Amino acid sequence: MHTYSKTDPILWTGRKSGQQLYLHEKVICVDLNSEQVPITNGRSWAILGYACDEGVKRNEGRIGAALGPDAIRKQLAKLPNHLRKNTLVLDTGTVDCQDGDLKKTQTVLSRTVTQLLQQNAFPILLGGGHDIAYGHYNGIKRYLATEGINKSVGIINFDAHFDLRSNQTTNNSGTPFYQIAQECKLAQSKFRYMCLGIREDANNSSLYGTAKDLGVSYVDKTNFNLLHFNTIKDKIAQFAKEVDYIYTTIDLDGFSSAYAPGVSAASPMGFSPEIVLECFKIIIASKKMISFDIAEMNPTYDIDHQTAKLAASLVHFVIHQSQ
Ligand SMILES: N=CN[C@@H](CCC(=O)O)C(=O)O
Ligand SMILES: [Mn+2]
Ligand SMILES: [Mn+2]
Repeated sequence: MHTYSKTDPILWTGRKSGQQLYLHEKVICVDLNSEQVPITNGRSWAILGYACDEGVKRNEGRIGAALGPDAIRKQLAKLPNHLRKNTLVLDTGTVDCQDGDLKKTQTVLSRTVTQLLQQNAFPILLGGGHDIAYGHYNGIKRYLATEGINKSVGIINFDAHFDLRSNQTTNNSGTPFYQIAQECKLAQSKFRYMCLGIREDANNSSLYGTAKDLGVSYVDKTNFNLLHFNTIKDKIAQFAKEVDYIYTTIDLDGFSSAYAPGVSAASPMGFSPEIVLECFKIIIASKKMISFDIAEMNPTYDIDHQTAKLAASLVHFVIHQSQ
């Protein structure tokens, strides 16, 4: 019954060039329980899996997201490497939820995120249900607190859903941002949350009410496309101006199921990848992004690895665009 495990390097395979032309030849697997994160004078990207679908199960979704991190790793492995020599891509293992203890899993995830940030690595988390966000955000907050940095963290979520369900009965994949909002209230700090791609046919009126009460900024799916990019761009730039750091999270179920069938709650009317890449350019240019994750990858429902390939391409884009 393990909660953290290192990655078997066998997952990182692909065409062999012998000169790091592919990411599988660039990636270094690190066991955080027994090894130090390697040091570089360049950037360090730290991939961390969240193999957990307990939150999805509790939220009455289709389970299978526990297999998400390895499915993304396998596709990422095959992609070309255009990174600088002194840029490190580390695979720092996976946190799992085999015993169904979601709270413990989120705590271990959060501590691991803190550890990575303390070692100057930029976390890239691969899920797993969207309950990944609660552990991820708290890991960032703990890092800032332990470093004595009194700065604000804004959340940008690409998603069809607000994920602002009340956690009164249980914590699940639909409650992470409500939980964060409650904790912000307790700490008397402003809850800074922006959602891009919200679908009216995927959120009930009570969720819209909660979003309004909590001052959530959002772009409806019908306006989340390149035709409206100037407005979206200004909105993101304004949000970025008002926070010190940005935690970015992508829920794959925000994409149209034409691009991302491999999720728990598929979105036939979801958004397309191009708009997400354009938004990422703005977020990266702000130089405020502190951490990033991709949630809800569910290989059980994937078709021809399309969703895993999309997730891998998003990671590839972020690490290359940030050079
Ligand atoms: N993380 C996903 N959350 C969605 C799932 C919606 C659904 O199952 O249809 C939510 O709770 O709203
Ligand atoms: Mn969603
Ligand atoms: Mn979500």
